[in-house]
Amino acid sequence: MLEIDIDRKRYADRGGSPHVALSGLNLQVGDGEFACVVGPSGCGKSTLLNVVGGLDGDVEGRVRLDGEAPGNGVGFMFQEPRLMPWLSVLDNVLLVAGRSAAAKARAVDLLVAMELGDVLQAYPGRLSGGMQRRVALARAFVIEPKLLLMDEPFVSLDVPTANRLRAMLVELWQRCRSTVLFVTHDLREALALGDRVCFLSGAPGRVVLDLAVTLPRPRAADGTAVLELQARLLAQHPGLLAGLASGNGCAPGRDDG
Ligand SMILES: Nc1ncnc2c1ncn2[C@@H]1O[C@H](COP(=O)(O)OP(=O)(O)OP(=O)(O)O)[C@@H](O)[C@H]1O
Repeated sequence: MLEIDIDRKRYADRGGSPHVALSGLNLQVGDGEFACVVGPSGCGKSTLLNVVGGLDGDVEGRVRLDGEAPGNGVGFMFQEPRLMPWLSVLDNVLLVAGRSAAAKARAVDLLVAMELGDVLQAYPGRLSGGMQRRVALARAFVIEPKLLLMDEPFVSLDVPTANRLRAMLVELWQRCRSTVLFVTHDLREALALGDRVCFLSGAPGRVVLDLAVTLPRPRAADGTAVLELQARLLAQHPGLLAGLASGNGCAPGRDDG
């Protein structure tokens, strides 16, 4: 179980008063659950992931993964693939997986499953944006992380490529059963991926709506079921997205969708 209790996260003075990025943000994510976090620009989504992953320890509050501070079993995937340009595809994954024969076998299996078997020795600069994200996905899953933190990993890809990557992500998650915290601006993406979607208020971010998504899988972000759920949500919570932007308009609660 991932337990997030952030009383307050402040950034130091940037020429005016200190900026409070998160305040009173409480969230629990069950083992193996896929939780998406959506919210307006600047509400603190990336800050939340940095705090949860221990990249930023300057926070009032605490984060616990099975009762302890999250440590080695945490994987990250960011907006940019962040591959090492001087290492081959395989070596980029081995950098995280280790050099044992078992690690190498696992890395190759994963890359083949991601349809990258033909480019194991290629350098990232030769790959398309979508292929680079697939390498980053393989790198994220090769350690079978207990917790995977994902910060808009499929942003600025064309629709078919993003759909394909989402399908691969769900397949890997179903295989590994990692707990996933996935940040996105895109409500349809969140509804397509998540067991839950947590909506954050405008800054300072806190959870204002916690929605269980019970649509059957597989789901497509541009499929009818997701589009209908999105329309229903916006009708049930008029001003949900506008309200999020201004920090009002939704009462805390848990809905079924
Ligand atoms: N290192 C930092 N120092 C000072 N302020 C920061 C720092 N990092 C983020 N902020 C500020 O904290 C707020 C939240 O930033 P954050 O990147 O977490 O938001 P976000 O919801 O992820 O935004 P976006 O959706 O636009 O990526 C913003 O106002 C940002 O300018």
